Amino acid sequence: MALIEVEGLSRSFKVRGRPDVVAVRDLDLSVEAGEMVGYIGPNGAGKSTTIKMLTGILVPTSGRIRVAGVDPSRRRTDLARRIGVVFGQRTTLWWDLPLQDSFALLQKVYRVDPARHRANLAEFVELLGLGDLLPVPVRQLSLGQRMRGDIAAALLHDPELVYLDEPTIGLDVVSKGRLREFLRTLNAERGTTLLLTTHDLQDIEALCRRVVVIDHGTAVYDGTLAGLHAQGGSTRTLVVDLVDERAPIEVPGATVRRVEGPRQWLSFPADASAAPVVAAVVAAYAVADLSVQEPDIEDVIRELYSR
Ligand SMILES: Nc1ncnc2c1ncn2[C@@H]1O[C@H](COP(=O)(O)OP(=O)(O)OP(=O)(O)O)[C@@H](O)[C@H]1O
Repeated sequence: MALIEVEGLSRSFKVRGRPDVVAVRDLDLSVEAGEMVGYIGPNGAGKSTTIKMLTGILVPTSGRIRVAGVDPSRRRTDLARRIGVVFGQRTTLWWDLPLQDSFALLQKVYRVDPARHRANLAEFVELLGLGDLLPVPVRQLSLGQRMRGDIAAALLHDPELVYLDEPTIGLDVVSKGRLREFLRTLNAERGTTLLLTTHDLQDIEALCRRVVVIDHGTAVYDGTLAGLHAQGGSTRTLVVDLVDERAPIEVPGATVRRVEGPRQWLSFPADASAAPVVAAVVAAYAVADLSVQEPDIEDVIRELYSR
């Protein structure tokens, strides 16, 4: 049996003076143990509502959910011992307490075996670089430090399934990289199942072989990221700063979209390598600088619909 099984799931909200808002509509989803799935969609698509139903905080209007074989809203407390939740935008740590006190409290809350707690804590402190931060009150931590603390907190009770809602939001490139590396290790070494919502396509690229796109509460795509790019025909952009102003340059495999002084923007398929395009530009023109821009999730989804 799959770890997450959702069939015909719907949830609407009553709003005064307006028709009901249908946040999730007839959603089917099945996730096997050990998968890392990216759950993406535009703002208001229904991602948070789905995750709240999966954790049991919200009761569905209709449909069926099983997480680890149980109905989350009926068995919320039991399930809490088996899942972890990380919200990028808010902390589950105690704001005024040193980080280490939050960890100690969580051991009591989840009644984690003390030896197991010590072993997990030692491992996460090491992998997430939390050593110096343990005595620091959470409110004094930077966003990236707090995020690492939150991730450790969500994992101390050995959950087999972890929901991560925008875990890299607001982090710098180095912190994002470290966090992705940590999540990859967690999945590879412990087999922890991860369901990740994000607006950062690079999170998906680094972590998720499978992407589920939700829009208006319904899954509109379920497959690989490469497949999503191919289906949406999405493009990456090569920004070229030429030494001189020129008419649009000619480069095999790429198309000039915009010219502004010596700068030109070329688009090429997102699933193709940038290397041959860069090589062709450099071989034929005098170039001062180059950079590649990735499409963002909203672009990819927009392109999925414009087909
Ligand atoms: N408690 C509520 N009452 C009324 N409407 C709600 C409530 N919660 C969510 N909604 C509506 O349901 C829809 C889906 O919201 P949800 O928060 O699940 O989207 P999301 O995909 O998580 O969006 P974002 O990426 O912006 O976080 C939105 O139209 C939202 O306004």
